[in-house]
Amino acid sequence: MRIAVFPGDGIGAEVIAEALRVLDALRLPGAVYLAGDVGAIAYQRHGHPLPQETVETARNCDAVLFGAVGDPSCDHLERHLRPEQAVLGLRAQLGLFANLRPATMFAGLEDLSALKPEIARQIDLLIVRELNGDVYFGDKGTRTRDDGQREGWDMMSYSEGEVRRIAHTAFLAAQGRKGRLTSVDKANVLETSQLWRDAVIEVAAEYPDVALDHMYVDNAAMQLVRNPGQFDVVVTGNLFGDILSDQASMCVGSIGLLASASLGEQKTAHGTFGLYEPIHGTAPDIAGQGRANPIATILSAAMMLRHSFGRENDAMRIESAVAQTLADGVHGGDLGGSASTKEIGDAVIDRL
Ligand SMILES: NC(=O)C1=CN([C@@H]2O[C@H](COP(=O)(O)OP(=O)(O)OC[C@H]3O[C@@H](n4cnc5c(N)ncnc54)[C@H](O)[C@@H]3O)[C@@H](O)[C@H]2O)C=CC1
Ligand SMILES: CC(C)CC(=O)C(=O)O
Ligand SMILES: [Mg+2]
Repeated sequence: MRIAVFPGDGIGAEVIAEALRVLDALRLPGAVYLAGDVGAIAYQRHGHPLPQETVETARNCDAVLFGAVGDPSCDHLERHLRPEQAVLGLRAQLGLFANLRPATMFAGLEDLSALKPEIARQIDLLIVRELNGDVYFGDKGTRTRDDGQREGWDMMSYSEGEVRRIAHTAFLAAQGRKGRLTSVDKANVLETSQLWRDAVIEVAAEYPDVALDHMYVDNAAMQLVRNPGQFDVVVTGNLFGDILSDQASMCVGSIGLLASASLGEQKTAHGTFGLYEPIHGTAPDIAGQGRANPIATILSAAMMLRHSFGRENDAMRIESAVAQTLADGVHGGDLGGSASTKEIGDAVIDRL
């Protein structure tokens, strides 16, 4: 079991430390951890946010456990040197096109959701976000127009192949869950979305047991708050998925709870190569204070054991320990409690 560990910036190192302690407590046979620099810290040390050495370390492993990247001190840098490029670059260079972001209501947190408890209780959904395309990867630039005004552009584009590929991931996920798939787009306005919708409908013919529906993204954002229980699997593009998953996190209580797996086609001995990270960023406002909630990262480690190493039992042990920790009222500041990052890690380990 070779695991690359890239903590990154801000609270990245704090939450990764707790995930590593949880993995240690499982005494996984033959686990080897290889460290690597990404983000602002890599820029400071190597002059680039994603050194080639880091990419090679990832390639020599079965999985990457990733914290977060980004630092306000780098906001002045040219875009290609910004820390955030490290995570985009890794996802692209490692061919990780499918980003799975589950959002499930934990018992005992209903009153802490941004929604009414009886509505929050129904949340059990999976966002399948395409991760290698869309405006994040399209042609982009700025220029000064003839009238003297500066303008900027980011091209949104998707090929049919890219949509079909993520659609298959989402239909398969729906088959393994409640058999419902909602494809989210903006097909009333965007050409990319019309193509997206057509390609998803084409792929649907191969999955007659999955009930497919389509929703415009503005409505989806509203429905996520009004009636989240209607969603099982949601498939969408890079930008919409990024935004909707942050929104979903507050529906279950906090962004500090949502884990993710980024997968491609490369296989490992017992699963699929993947990168695992919390959906949140580096939280500069609380970094260095021991106040970050490590649960999203701990749950990402559980997803890693499941998807890259085929260790379902260990994944479930972590998930149960997290659920028990939350049910017992061990809450960090993001959930209105006072437990520190380390205390939450300790509580999960105690319950393993
Ligand atoms: N995958 C990645 O590496 C990502 C990096 N970023 C970067 O992170 C930096 C900060 O971005 P923001 O927009 O502020 O988003 P953010 O997710 O870092 O923080 C948003 C808010 O949520 C809180 N928060 C986030 N994670 C938390 C946790 N585990 N426990 C408790 N509270 C938590 C923060 O304190 C903040 O108030 C930027 O440089 C951004 O580009 C943002 C999102 C993802
Ligand atoms: C750097 C960002 C694109 C990362 C992000 O917000 C995300 O993947 O959720
Ligand atoms: Mg995001």
